[in-house]
Amino acid sequence: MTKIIVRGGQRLKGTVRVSGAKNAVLPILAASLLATEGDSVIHDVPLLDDVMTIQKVLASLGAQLSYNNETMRITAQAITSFEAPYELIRKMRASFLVMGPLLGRIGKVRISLPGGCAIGTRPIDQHLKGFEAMGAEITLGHGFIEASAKNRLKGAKIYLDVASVGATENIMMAAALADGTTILENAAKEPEIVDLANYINAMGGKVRGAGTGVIRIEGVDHMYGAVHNVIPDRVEAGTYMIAAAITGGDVFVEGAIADHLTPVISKLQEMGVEITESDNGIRVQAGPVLKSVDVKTLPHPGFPTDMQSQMMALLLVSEGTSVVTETVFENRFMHVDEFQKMNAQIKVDGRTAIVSGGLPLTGAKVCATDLRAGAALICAALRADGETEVTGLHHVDRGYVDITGKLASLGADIYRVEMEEEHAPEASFAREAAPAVAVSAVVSEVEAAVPFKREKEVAVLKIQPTWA
Ligand SMILES: CC(=O)N[C@H]1[C@@H](OP(=O)(O)OP(=O)(O)OC[C@H]2O[C@@H](n3ccc(=O)[nH]c3=O)[C@H](O)[C@@H]2O)O[C@H](CO)[C@@H](O)[C@@H]1O
Ligand SMILES: C=C(OP(=O)(O)O)C(=O)O
Repeated sequence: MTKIIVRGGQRLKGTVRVSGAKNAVLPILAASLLATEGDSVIHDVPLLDDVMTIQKVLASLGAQLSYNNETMRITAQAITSFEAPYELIRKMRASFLVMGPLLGRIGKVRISLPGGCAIGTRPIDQHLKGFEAMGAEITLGHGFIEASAKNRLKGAKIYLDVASVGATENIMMAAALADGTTILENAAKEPEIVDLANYINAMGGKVRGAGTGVIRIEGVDHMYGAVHNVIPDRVEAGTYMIAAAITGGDVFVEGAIADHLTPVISKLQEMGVEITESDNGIRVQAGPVLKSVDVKTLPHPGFPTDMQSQMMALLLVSEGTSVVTETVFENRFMHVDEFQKMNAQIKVDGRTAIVSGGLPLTGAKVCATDLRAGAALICAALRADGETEVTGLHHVDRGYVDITGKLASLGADIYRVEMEEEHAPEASFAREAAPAVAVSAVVSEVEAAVPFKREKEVAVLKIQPTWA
């Protein structure tokens, strides 16, 4: 069984570099499908399982991709399939983001209902509502969605009932190649939406207002490949800020953008953590005593749900009682049972958790129930007495580049144990402190799994838009 072993008690010190944002790079790679000419070159692409998954999805649709040294090159001139493979879509919710670009570009798509972290029911009604408003016909059955547009999608006025990140992204991408202007109201405002809009605009698209509640997308006839740098991962940055604070450490989180982390910074300051913002990162200095605070998750610019479990780990070691309210997902307290194995006292009532802080955490065998829960358990383990063994690492590998290597470089007593028998093809590559050679090994493994269509073949198989 693959596991991370942590012996708590080390005070973290030093500098940790933040990787490119998972939640920005996934829609950006999906948006590359919109380019009918030219290559896209995306820099700061983190080596994550989710990135490998979207890479396979794009390759299965006809895109040609190569990855080296955190740069992904994508050619999507020929789309050769409109069907996204079930095996890939079920693994990761963000793979559903190919629906918008495919509908916008070729007017046809067949895709299974998406998978992803088990943190709630996670419907996709708002995505579909947007596509239908733009003229797509949608049918659902046997776990699949089929959508087609007889004519090019038409710009529309769309009001989202919930400010969904994924729906905002999917609709933005579909609308980029639509006929006319789409006005998206109650849009999500996350920094990843802005990053996607910047990339779409660099590709020749016309998106205005990203980062506000109303986004205007003027459809264009053609889009082309573009060069883009992905924003730093604010959730990864926030996780290292918590890791620093929970150990009473002094850590510079290099690359972290303070504007993207305002609610996390504010809560840490309320707890008594010293935060110094600078142009190239954030310094976190913490003393041994922290004050309890209440936390309520909300869409951006509120406190991010993706930081809720890590913040709960920190509240466990602060003085007093804290109330954590999760308003974004209805089932995102699965980490509570695991924390309790480490001597935590938490009571959950619906979407509220009452955290009694100040009790000593003790090492235990725990399992990551989702991506951020895994990171939170590692944070708690850094402070706990004795040894903690964290399993369920396939979740953590979806979203953190070399978490053990990065924490070890800050002085944590942490290592990863890879067991031979669990090495399924997709999880087999050496992720921790992967040298350049391992990166190319990963890429060739992906290429072997998804053979690229060569140019000649592409010319034969190329799918024309439904209205061509
Ligand atoms: C790859 C990615 O970027 N993932 C992030 C994205 O997920 P994701 O895009 O899936 O999250 P959404 O913003 O869509 O979900 C927010 C809420 O809206 C609801 N909803 C969503 C769509 C829909 O059609 N109908 C509906 O009711 C969801 O059930 C949830 O309660 O934003 C979440 C909220 O910040 C983050 O936790 C995820 O890390
Ligand atoms: C919930 C997350 O990811 P996803 O939406 O891909 O499941 C996350 O990044 O914390």
